[in-house]
Amino acid sequence: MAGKPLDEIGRMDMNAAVDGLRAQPDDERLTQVEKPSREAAEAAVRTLIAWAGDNPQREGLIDTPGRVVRAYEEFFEGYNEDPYKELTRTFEEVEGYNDMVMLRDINIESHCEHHMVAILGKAHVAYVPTKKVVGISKLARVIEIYSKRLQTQETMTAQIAETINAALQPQGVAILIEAKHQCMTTRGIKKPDVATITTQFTGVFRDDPRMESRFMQMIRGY
Ligand SMILES: Nc1nc2c(ncn2[C@@H]2O[C@H](COP(=O)(O)OP(=O)(O)OP(=O)(O)O)[C@@H](O)[C@H]2O)c(=O)[nH]1
Ligand SMILES: [Zn+2]
Repeated sequence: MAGKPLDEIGRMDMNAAVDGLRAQPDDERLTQVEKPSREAAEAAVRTLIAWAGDNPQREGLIDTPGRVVRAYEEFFEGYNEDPYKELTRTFEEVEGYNDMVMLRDINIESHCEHHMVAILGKAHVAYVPTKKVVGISKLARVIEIYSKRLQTQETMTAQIAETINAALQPQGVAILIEAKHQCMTTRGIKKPDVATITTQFTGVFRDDPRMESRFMQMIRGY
């Protein structure tokens, strides 16, 4: 391969000064890592390009590390946000409503923590309020924050249910995520049609089979 040797192109320096935002303390595992500098992140992308077999210095690729690092800021912006904060503004004056509130077909774009490739799918989430009702967009925001991290589908599902449950203390929370993992569809076992489905139920959805089946039925279109 033409051009400079790899170690002149750039070395990953994990001890580089912290640059930018740190993870929020909603998960203590995240705060244990210092963020490398943007330069170190770009150098790592050059390493991966060379590992793929191409020349990071050729014209078409010269700006790619910067683009990839900016794309990572979007893919993983959930590390900079606190999902609990989204649920602090609640309304207590919803008169006479005592049934499930459901958001169906929320798009999910996440990345699997094993291969760092896309997980694409949909989430359906419902809760039965006690007193506190939250702005409906805030539920989608919680899902967005957890999905814009490196995830397993099970962890993401549990985190979303747990956060809504803890913040709103509702009668129950139900969540179902159906998603395709590109690590299974485009590589490895290569099963393009497989959807992975995860669910988590708390409170009335866990204890009352009729609530669980109403939730499942409403997902399919009541
Ligand atoms: N439980 C779970 N597994 C996942 C998720 N995303 C990816 N995986 C799996 O993580 C596993 C990682 O297995 P390894 O054997 O360590 O990695 P690998 O050699 O790349 O595995 P293959 O994908 O089978 O080629 C694979 O079985 C993936 O399908 C997820 O959200 N939840
Ligand atoms: Zn994977």
